[in-house]
Amino acid sequence: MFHAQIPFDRIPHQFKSGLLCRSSQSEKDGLKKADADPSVKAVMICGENGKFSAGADIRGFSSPKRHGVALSPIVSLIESSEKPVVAAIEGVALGGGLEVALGCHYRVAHAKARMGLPEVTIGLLPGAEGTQRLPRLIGVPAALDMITTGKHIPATEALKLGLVDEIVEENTIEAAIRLANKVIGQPLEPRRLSLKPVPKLPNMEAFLREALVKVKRQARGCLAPELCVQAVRAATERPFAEGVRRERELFGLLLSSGQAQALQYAFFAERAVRRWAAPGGASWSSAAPQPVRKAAVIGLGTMGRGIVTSLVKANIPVVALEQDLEYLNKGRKAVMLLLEREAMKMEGGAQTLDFHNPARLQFTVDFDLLCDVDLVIEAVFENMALKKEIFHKLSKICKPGALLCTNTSALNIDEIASATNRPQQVIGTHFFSPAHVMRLLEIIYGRHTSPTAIATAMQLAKALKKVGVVVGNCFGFVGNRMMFPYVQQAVFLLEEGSRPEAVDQVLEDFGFKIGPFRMSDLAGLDVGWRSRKEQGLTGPSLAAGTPARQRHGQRYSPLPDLLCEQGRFGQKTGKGWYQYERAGGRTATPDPWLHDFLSQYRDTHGIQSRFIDQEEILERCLFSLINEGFAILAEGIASGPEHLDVIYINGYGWPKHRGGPMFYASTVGLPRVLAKLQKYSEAHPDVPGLRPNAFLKKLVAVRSPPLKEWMSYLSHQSPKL
Ligand SMILES: CC(C)(COP(=O)(O)OP(=O)(O)OC[C@H]1O[C@@H](n2cnc3c(N)ncnc32)[C@H](O)[C@@H]1OP(=O)(O)O)[C@@H](O)C(=O)NCCC(=O)NCCSC(=O)CC(=O)CCCCCCCCCCCCC(=O)O
Ligand SMILES: NC(=O)C1=CN([C@@H]2O[C@H](COP(=O)(O)OP(=O)(O)OC[C@H]3O[C@@H](n4cnc5c(N)ncnc54)[C@H](O)[C@@H]3O)[C@@H](O)[C@H]2O)C=CC1
Repeated sequence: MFHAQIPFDRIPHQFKSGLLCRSSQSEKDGLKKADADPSVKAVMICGENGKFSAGADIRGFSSPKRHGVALSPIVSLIESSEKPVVAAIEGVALGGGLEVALGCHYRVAHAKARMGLPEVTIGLLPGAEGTQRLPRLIGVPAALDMITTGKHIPATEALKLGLVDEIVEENTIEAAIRLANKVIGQPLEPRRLSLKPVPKLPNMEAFLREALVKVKRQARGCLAPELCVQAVRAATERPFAEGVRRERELFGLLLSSGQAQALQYAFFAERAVRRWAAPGGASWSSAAPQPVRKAAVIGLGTMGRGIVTSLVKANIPVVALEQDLEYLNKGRKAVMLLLEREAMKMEGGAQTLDFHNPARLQFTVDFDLLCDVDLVIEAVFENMALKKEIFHKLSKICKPGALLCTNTSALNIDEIASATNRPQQVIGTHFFSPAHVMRLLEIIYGRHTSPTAIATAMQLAKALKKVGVVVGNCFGFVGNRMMFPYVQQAVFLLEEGSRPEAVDQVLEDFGFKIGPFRMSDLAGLDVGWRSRKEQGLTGPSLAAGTPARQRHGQRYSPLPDLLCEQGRFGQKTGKGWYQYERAGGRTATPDPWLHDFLSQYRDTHGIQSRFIDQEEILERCLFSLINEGFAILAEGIASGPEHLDVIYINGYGWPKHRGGPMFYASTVGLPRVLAKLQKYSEAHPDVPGLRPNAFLKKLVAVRSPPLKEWMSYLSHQSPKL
């Protein structure tokens, strides 16, 4: 028995997951040699370093030197071999890697291996005949699910689906060789997927139609999932070769759509932000995290309960603390409900999470129980005095090394830290609602925060399966600070003649999961109202005689305050910018009361209502947000535009296929963004958010360099970095 072993690890050598080689001549030669050599009876294909293949090098897709990827001919060559070819799948078989395995006659996988066709997540579709072979092997519903979601499935599931023939706990390569030995001489025709028919469904047409509707609804303007369905449809309607031609056509469309570049940028941006840097040269490469063996959460309101759930899911024992027994019981019930729901989604259920065990999750009102935790996350009301009181208490009770984190959405980290005896261990860990679902964790360092504290918070993000992004300290940090001008423009547009549903529609059509008014109703209008009252912008502390629509010489809209005064807090009260079926209802309906209210408001303030088109709505909301992004970069609050983009994609529902706000600005063209801001700023000189930022102007003056070069145009090293 002879084997030809063809490893697929070529370039780039520094990447150990085994990316497919662009020039595939060596694989072709190897296969041809094996076929021609009578002493070779079977072929086994494996990867190197315990990984089969993570697919193509994604950077190659946007490279100007991109040439036709010659993977399909290799897959065909494998399949047409006269000798049995067995894939030995260890680690991952993704994208082109799995397509190679689909060309093989047999597949053996290690029990810990994962498989998938993740091309859709980078704006593409499996372009090496994967959309044609997979449905033939595992049927249309399962194939469509894998191809349109890009999910990685474990070997056990792959076995159930029939994607692999065998799974092994031990040596996969030896098992593949054993299988190859067994099948020598058996007919190969039935193992050639291109020759198999696609398994029929009684209701194929209806199934595909519904699948298309579903992916379109979820994709919010992202093309790839829809084109994946079209490619699979081709497999059901056409002979293999024609299906392949259709797949190629659709792949070409996606490649040139612009969305693929945006999604690939987002893939690398998410990885780039792991390499954080902070003042004084501290960085990911030098700072080591502290272990977090036990944590505490203070405040079990909207955020605290999600944070506890996240920690329990990550297997970190938690002490959950509230201000009194009434709040504690309410919080406990809410946490238990969330955990039960999470457990139902997991294999092994409640036993895996073990949240009924007090050693894993303890509820208390006693601060003394926090004496042995490694990390505390404070999530009490957004009130500086309260937060300082709590941090003062924590610095007395917690053990010396414990990290003290605050979930504040905007308050000054340094001021909170000043209430402690260990400002170097105080850090912002800003979760997003719902905290057990949203992937973003904005990590805010203060003036004294130590590199160890930052590294520990980043490590925590990883343990919670979140994307940690390290940023500097300023009001609203990065995400909320960019959100303020965006929401402000949305409200100004109402004053000038628009309606909440019109503004939301434009931004939802752009791809946001939810427009600014629906979002505000969901979060609760009272949250911002409380903060504005604390800032003295409204309420009893507002100086008498302050003009209704002006604060500190700038335009101000009292509209949200007026709604709050009417008890319209959004979903929770059943009325806000929209009306709902009941208090706590979810279905937003345009509200005639609000339309009348807006008309009266305009009359009261002598505002001439005008029609505002979609372009103006989109540009004023997005460009003011982007403008603030340039200010943040110039001030050194974030190390690069990728940070802002990762924050917006993972925390604010920005459509990923548009790459994040700063990437989007680069695709619109910085000169256009600047020109539009100039135009709107001239029309609204009392709105600073529309005044083009100096950094944006500078980039345009130097002919809009590519995004990755922007930071090198900052003339001074920012004090924050
Ligand atoms: C692999 C992972 C699961 C590993 O995860 P983890 O261990 O958590 O590590 P990471 O931090 O994620 O990654 C480490 C490091 O590696 C980099 N990296 C990972 N994957 C890739 C990759 N695929 N390419 C490049 N670099 C990669 C990552 O960035 C990290 O480095 P750092 O950034 O420096 O920190 C996980 O990484 C993962 O899931 N990766 C993605 C896997 C994936 O998406 N694979 C699919 C790729 S696409 C593909 O395979 C498609 C094909 O091969 C088909 C090609 C056929 C095309 C045929 C075309 C014919 C049609 C012609 C029409 C043409 C028309 C025309 O020309 O116009
Ligand atoms: N709600 C949201 O969407 C987001 C809120 N945040 C921030 O998270 C923090 C918490 O916000 P929410 O959860 O929305 O507030 P919330 O009002 O829902 O909950 C706050 C909880 O803190 C408890 N609490 C108050 N004083 C306490 C004390 N002395 N000891 C123990 N517990 C005490 C309250 O009883 C209450 O249950 C705030 O700083 C907020 O700005 C951050 C991101 C998003």
